[in-house]
Amino acid sequence: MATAEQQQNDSVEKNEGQSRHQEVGHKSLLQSDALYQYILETSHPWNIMTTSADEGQFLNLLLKLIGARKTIEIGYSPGIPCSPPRLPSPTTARYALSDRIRSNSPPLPLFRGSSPILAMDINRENFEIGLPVMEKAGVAHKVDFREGPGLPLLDQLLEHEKNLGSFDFAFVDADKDNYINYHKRLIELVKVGGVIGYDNTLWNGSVVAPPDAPMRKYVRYYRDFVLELNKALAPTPASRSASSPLATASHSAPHHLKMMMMTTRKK
Ligand SMILES: C[S@@+](CC[C@H](N)C(=O)[O-])C[C@H]1O[C@@H](n2cnc3c(N)ncnc32)[C@H](O)[C@@H]1O
Repeated sequence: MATAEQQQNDSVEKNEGQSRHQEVGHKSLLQSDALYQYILETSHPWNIMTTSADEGQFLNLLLKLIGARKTIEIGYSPGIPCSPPRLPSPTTARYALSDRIRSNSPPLPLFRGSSPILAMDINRENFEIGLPVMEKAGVAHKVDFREGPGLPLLDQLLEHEKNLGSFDFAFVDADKDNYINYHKRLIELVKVGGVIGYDNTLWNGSVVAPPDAPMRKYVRYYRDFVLELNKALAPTPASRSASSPLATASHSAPHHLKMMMMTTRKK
């Protein structure tokens, strides 16, 4: 006979195919579930991959505050475009670009001199979903897309002295089992005073769940890697870090964002 725990696990697995949107709730500032659902249904199905509107707005502001010019994102996905451009843009190149998308106005002066965001993703198709919207908004030239796994691409950057300590901002939102490996490389690439952001650092709340708690397979698989990263992000003499429960809506912080600022190169 199945134990209560097995039954719970079975039920978690049975629901695996159900809409993850329903499971995590809407992750935006929109007040109406119906409106959110409408946007999802009339947007691309990969919308679930994109960062939420409130997180996007926060990053956008942060990037302005630190005057970021050289930025990098690992796990770029469709970039800007899953939602209609007139709505708050929930996604990636949002930092430098979403103002332009929303208002159809020229980029803010702060970003006129900025380099294109170095956008890495193993999946070109994901990137291409967003391309037409980026083109329409006149910002496609602000995205330097590099297809491939993030680690070797970062290693290539590290081979050139001029890249060390040269990035103002990095955002990591790709394979969680490599978060710690991205971190080791990014602390060499991001400048003192620069910021590194990691998405999903509470990993659906699993970081505080008992190890034997029922959870989806993918949540369980990545949990220990996220825990390892969180330990590495604890403040040190070389860095400061802060977490923000952005995009949590009323749910268990599935998209918690953790930021780390480099304060010195000494480790
Ligand atoms: C959650 S989505 C990124 C969402 C995006 N940051 C946003 O806010 O719109 C994760 C992306 O990481 C990409 N990815 C997964 N493993 C990767 C790897 N090893 N290197 C680079 N990209 C990877 C996937 O193809 C996917 O497009």
